Amino acid sequence: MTGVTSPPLSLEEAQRRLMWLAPQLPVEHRATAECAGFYLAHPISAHRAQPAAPLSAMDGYALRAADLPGPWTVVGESAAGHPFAGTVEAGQAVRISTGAILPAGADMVLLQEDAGRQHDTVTLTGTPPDPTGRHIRPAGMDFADGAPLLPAGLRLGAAQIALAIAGGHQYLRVRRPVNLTVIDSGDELGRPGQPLAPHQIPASNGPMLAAMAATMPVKITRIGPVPDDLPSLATALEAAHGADIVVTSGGASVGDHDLVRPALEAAGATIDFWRVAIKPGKPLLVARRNRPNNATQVILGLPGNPASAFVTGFLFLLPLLRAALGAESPLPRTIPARLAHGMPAGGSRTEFLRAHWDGASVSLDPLQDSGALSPLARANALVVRAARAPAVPAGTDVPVYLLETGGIA
Ligand SMILES: Nc1nc2c(c(=O)[nH]1)N[C@H]1C(S)=C(S)[C@@H](COP(=O)(O)OP(=O)(O)OC[C@H]3O[C@@H](n4cnc5c(N)ncnc54)[C@H](O)[C@@H]3O)O[C@H]1N2
Ligand code: MOO
Repeated sequence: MTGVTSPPLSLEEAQRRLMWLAPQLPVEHRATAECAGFYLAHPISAHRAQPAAPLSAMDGYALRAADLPGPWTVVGESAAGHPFAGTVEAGQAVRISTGAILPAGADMVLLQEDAGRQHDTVTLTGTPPDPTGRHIRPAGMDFADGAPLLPAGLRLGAAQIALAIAGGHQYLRVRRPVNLTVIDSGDELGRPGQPLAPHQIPASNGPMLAAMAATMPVKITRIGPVPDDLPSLATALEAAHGADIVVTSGGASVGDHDLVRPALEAAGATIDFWRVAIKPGKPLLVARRNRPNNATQVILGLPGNPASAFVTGFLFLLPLLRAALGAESPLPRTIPARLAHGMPAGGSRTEFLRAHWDGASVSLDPLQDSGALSPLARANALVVRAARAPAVPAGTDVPVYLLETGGIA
């Protein structure tokens, strides 16, 4: 373990260690349409070609380019789902609609806008006609039968689900949802709906962390607020025994009432590391303990200050959940963004400054106190300021995590 006297870890080292600890959840078959937000456990290939036969991309007439400039006799129709059964012969045309199979014998589609029709006769009106093949989607244009479709570790969003379905996959192999327990702890925390005395505040970290995790396939159990005493924390940790991952907030620092670390040790957990050189979020604690089924439970002790809990939730909890779900790239990624104003020099820790990005430039919130929630609620970005970074002028590109996308590019 990184002990109480050890210096805080760097962000990179702490994230590396945590990713290594991520539980490997069992793989299950899940209906593809129910897989949004899951990560593919195995690569998939196409079980069919798309399209399976050449299709028209436009409404018009299927005919033979050699017969240009026409006229043609319409001998039938090919509609989407209703192919033309015959073959297009010299001088013949088949009425065709978008998505319909190009009939045998035809090698071009004359656009409806470039054609005149009188009874069964079609004439060319457009000049010049579009090149042969222009409005035809060849068989296998999107993917050939057997072609690789999606790699393992990829997050399944709307387009990936559509592609898997089109490729003939009714079921996909993904890791099962994570069982996550979220614990609020602190004597000052009121219960939801309870009238609050001035020494009390509503427990907002638990709902916030649950909302962050709820963007992923996670089954969430919430416990607390738990009082700051060892027996109460022991009861809460016992209740959380079945979870894959436990996240606490508060009680992670060095005060007399910061009991998460001793409570974890009393519950038989091994502390992997404590404290990371980041601001906010320094007192982050990572531990693990064995579960009855021999799997390992990972426990994240996040600092109690709301901005600290959010930033460590973003930098550690969400990546841990992604890694457990089988993500190929679980860590968030920054993009460069132009500063709207100058930024002072950094301190001894890497900082994550609440900021707003308007699509052109990024502005830091004037209130950066880690106890404040309003700047967090206004922010859609975190600006990263490296430890001991020099002051920089307006217009400088700085690394930024975009919060709306979870920092996943
Ligand atoms: N002497 C030192 N004091 C502190 C240090 C230090 O190194 N030396 N570190 C500071 C830093 S940095 C942080 S961050 C905080 C973290 O403290 P804890 O994790 O022990 O959190 P608490 O003291 O329990 O609470 C801090 C703050 O957050 C509020 N809180 C806690 N839980 C919740 C919740 N579920 N919902 C909403 N708000 C919550 C709590 O009321 C406090 O205001 O320690 C510094 N101190
Ligand atoms: O590191 Mo603490 O999280 O600043 O307030």
